[in-house]
Amino acid sequence: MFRGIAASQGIAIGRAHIVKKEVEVRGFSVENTEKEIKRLDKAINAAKEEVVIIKENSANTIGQENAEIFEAHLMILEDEEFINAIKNKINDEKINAEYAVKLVVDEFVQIFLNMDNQYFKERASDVRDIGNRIINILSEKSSNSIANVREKCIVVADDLTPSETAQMNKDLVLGMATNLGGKTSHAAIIARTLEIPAVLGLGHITDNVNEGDMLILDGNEGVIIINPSQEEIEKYESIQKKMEEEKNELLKFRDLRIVDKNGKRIEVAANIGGTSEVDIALKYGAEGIGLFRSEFLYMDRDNLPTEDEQFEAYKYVLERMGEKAVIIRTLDIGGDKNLPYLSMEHEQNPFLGLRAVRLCLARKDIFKTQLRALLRASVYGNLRIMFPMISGLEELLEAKKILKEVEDELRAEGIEVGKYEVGIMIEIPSAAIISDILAKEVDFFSIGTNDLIQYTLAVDRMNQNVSYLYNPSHEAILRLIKMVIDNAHREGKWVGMCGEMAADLSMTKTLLEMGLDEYSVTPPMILRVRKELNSIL
Ligand SMILES: C=C(OP(=O)(O)O)C(=O)O
Ligand SMILES: [Mg+2]
Repeated sequence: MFRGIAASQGIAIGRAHIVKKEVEVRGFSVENTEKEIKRLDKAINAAKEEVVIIKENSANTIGQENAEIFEAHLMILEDEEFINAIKNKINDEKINAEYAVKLVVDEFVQIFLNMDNQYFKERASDVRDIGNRIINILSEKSSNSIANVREKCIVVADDLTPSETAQMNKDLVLGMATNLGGKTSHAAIIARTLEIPAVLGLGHITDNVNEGDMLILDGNEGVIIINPSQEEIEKYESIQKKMEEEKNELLKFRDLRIVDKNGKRIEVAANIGGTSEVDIALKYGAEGIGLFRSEFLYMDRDNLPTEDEQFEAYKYVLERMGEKAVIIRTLDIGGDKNLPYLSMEHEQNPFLGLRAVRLCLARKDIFKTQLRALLRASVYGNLRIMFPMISGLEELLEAKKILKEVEDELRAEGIEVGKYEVGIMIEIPSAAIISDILAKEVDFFSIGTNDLIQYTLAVDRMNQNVSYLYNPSHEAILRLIKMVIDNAHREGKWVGMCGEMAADLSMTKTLLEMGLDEYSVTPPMILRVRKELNSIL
């Protein structure tokens, strides 16, 4: 049994197909370097044409946004530093084009892998992918053995590039297992989008599996079993069957809308961490985005995202969701979420420290950039801006003041600002207790139980030793939630919940009876919550 990263949910049972992608490249010296450079130019053009076609085709299978990955491939093919490095190798070392490509790609890959940055580490596979494509064209071999899969199999590989994953035939590739790769690698993102179960980062799986071995791949737990017993196969077949039945059964709730006995619509929305999750949210019938954790746009990189980068991301989500509401939470960094490039002082109690809106009020430059991007995007959909970690009225008023300033600045610049709502997370007990006062200043509340529970019960949400005390149904928590809902309703404001408690099916009924207006959960939980609500009402 091997353990790796559970990168895409589901169970696959089938024969291993080992994909070896190392293209063997022979190096030899050449006299006519000009001829090699011409061959190289031709191959690069042909590679570009291939990538454009893959990009267009994959837009239909993996969605426009994920297909943009191939835009990055085109950029590499147009990168002068990369291409000149290959040409210089041909000229200086008088070697054949294939070999020069291999040497330069190896150098670039090494540079990326040595970087102390997950994003660049994961880009190494993009460069390798492009290198193999050029070499295959130069040596007139058909590219990518993965596209040649003819039978149902579980693909086992050292690493899978984005284009290989996107070219996978979902009917034949039952699952994927790789030595390398992380949860945020493009291969993982695409596997999740295509719903191909995947276990990545297994270390040495390719050394331990032989072509044709029987495998069980458990994408829920991140486990691979090689040549399992009949008993194990039966156990996993029954899990697989159950998951399939459950999924099919749940689909009938996709378009169902829940209305309570008073005629009030109860919405089930999605929590997302990035733009690529919007399509999955829609697929599972999200009635809106109840929480977009914008801090993920700031992570896995070396510098702050620019106003334009953020604007593009927010605009994309708003446009994709159409008329449906999109709650974008402003930067919630600090606590356990760090930005290595923001040199923040070491704190004894980071969860009680300079995090979220406190940090934004201290670093107005960062805050204003995000608010500008949000307001510029507001004309593209139904935007709701939400401030995290509000503890008192002053903080809320200060955040709103800055928002107003930004809006005035934009208007003075002649930039259009659309309609939008403003709300706050209720995740600190003090905010819950004065929710009657705060309700007058906002359009909505969203209860963040993940933090509300830890702060109310003094239980670190990440500490195993006290996890037995982390109890969503503690009477103190229930009273706070009820108080928040009542106070908001008294002011005619609505209340959602985006903490994990919203996805706890044992609490669905209690929350409904308290008058909760919206449940926001991870996309795969949407239909389960809706089914539960339907069975109650
Ligand atoms: C939704 C919440 O925010 P996060 O989990 O990102 O802290 C919460 O605290 O409940
Ligand atoms: Mg929180």
